[in-house]
Amino acid sequence: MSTLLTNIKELFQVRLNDTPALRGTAMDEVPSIKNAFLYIEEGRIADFGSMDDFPKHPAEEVIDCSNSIILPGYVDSHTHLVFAATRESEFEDRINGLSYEEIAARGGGILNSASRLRDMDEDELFKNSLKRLETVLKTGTTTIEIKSGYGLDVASELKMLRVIKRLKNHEFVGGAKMIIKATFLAAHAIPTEFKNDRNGYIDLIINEMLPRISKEELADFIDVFCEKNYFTVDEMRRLIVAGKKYGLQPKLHVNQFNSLGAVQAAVRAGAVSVDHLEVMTDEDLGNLKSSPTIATALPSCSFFLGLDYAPMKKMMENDVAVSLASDYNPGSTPSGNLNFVFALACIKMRMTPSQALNALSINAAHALKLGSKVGSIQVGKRADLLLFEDIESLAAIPYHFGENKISKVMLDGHFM
Ligand SMILES: N=CN[C@@H](CCC(=O)O)C(=O)O
Ligand SMILES: [Zn+2]
Repeated sequence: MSTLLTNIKELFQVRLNDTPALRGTAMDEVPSIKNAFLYIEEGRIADFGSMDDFPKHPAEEVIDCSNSIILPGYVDSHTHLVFAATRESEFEDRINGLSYEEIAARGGGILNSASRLRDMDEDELFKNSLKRLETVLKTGTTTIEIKSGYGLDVASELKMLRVIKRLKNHEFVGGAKMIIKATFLAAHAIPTEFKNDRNGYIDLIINEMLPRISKEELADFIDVFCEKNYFTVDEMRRLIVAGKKYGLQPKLHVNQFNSLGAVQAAVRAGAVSVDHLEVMTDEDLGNLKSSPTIATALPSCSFFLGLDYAPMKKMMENDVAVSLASDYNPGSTPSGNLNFVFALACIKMRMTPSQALNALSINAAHALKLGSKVGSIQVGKRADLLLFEDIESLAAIPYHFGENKISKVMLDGHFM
């Protein structure tokens, strides 16, 4: 199958070669071509350029895009999209004055989600997770990471990861599949049955869950929620070492409410990314400076919980490679809409539209070790594209916050 898109008003994020994670002033620019063409063969970008040098590719399908700007699909590198139930009652509790931490201390929060998930069978969990996946695809997410972490026992963590595997294999229109990466996050909270034996739970993760997950090839990364009342820095280190034995690279929840030294430990362990970072000390910043670990901010979580926003400007000024993700989950971020993340990044974190797009595309791809597959318009990369009709500039996307301006999504060469 071949498709030719012609007369594209502006084609953004065009790159000739693989690009390392962008940092510093390299974040300021998104290369683009006005009045462009884009040629797609078998789901891959085969050629692109200016209509002035149009090579007249013979294509089965030719589409005039004179009214559209085109971007590569968004990459969401941090979600908890597989869950059993929403948590509106906690939302109301917070409106009435309780904090996220207070709700968790009363048995709500992650433990609430775990008890609902344990009761749901795999097929139903798959069905309702697929609905959410279809929704985020419509709002432009074409590559996604999904975590376990609401099972907290062997059977339920495996159930979550099997659902993620089924989502990976799900065929959308034309047989197109989304690129999905799975992260094992059993260290998300200490389950009630282990509340007086945290070491017993960590042993269970290491000795029982990890070997089974590895045998069934259910995960790509390992994650730990390193936070007061959850997991300590030492426990995180132990889990990282255990995960690496099974080939799982760490992507970690750190500095959401407290700076505990987790950033330094994560960078030293070679973490692919550190995520959240609402609370950052100068020392944390110094540890991330020029390191290969990507700093992922989750502004929708700050918005929903009323937390500080991760200091993206400061991090960019310090040559930290930054990315943006949704954190879609039922407790702290019940939205997987990356257009809203785009808007918050600009409005609340003072990122320019170009910086925010780089953080949602190339750098987000690097936060999933997918820098050579997705995240830019480059020959050989997946034809995962977003078409925006009737807007004139990149800035119009975050400017129209709360709206989905995407008119068409192409996944693996197929229009959805
Ligand atoms: N902070 C830890 N995990 C999730 C929230 C989990 C929940 O509240 O269900 C997050 O990234 O925000
Ligand atoms: Zn999260």
